[in-house]
Amino acid sequence: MTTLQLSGIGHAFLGRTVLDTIDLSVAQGEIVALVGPSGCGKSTLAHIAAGLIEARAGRISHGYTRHAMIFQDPALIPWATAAGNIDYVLRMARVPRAARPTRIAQAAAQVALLAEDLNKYPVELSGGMRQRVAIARALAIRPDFIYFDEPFTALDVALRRRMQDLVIATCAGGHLSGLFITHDLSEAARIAHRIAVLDTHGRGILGHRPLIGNPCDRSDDAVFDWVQTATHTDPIFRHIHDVDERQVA
Ligand SMILES: Nc1ncnc2c1ncn2[C@@H]1O[C@H](COP(=O)(O)OP(=O)(O)OP(=O)(O)O)[C@@H](O)[C@H]1O
Repeated sequence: MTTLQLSGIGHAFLGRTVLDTIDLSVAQGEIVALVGPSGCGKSTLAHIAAGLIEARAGRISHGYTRHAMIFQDPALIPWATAAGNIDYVLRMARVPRAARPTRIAQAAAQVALLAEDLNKYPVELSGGMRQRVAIARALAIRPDFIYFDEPFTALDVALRRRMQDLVIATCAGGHLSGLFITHDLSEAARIAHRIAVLDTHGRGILGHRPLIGNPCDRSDDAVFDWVQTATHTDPIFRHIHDVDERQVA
């Protein structure tokens, strides 16, 4: 069953076309990684799908009931504690006051945040802790779909891996679906069931590549081998690093 369907999506900023006739779907329980070089329109597509930007063309249909977004920047409210940040989204979601402490504690436990961390303000937390709070905030509203927009790009390698493990464990139950934006093929191959590759100039999806098995059962060796084979032999991945603005800069 499809839970997100994007059909013929087109968009332009200031008269410049950034996405053209993009078709993409996500099935129930599926995590799709969307990869492509920097600037090809991945975030714009996710923002359109999530309703943050109105597309100039195309149709979007959602089968999910509630979505959350996790961005590269945790964007926590600086004057609220970690618990206060989670509480804020619960209030927005009209969760009754009496139910909120339990919901906060459950979400915190999912991302291994301690009670003492919950009482800290964002400035008192490390980058990884702040991102944990952002993930807890997303999980607290019990979404059945999550948009991940390069959530771990700013983190160091070890922390990034821990956060990926967290996402893999959270999604393992099969109740969550998601679109995971990344320009890191190894991250995509660890987390996703399927990888979709966006064209360099946002002119269509170049192709889809399924990954074998569930992310939670995938070994590091399997991920490494898959990435090596994909980058050396699969032409749709060839352009990913060719035109990466970050490498040119
Ligand atoms: N608000 C905006 N106004 C004007 N141009 C924009 C805006 N947002 C994005 N763009 C442009 O649209 C294009 C696609 O941007 P987008 O952020 O979607 O790409 P991306 O593939 O997610 O890149 P990255 O991997 O670097 O995050 C880029 O050329 C970007 O400069």
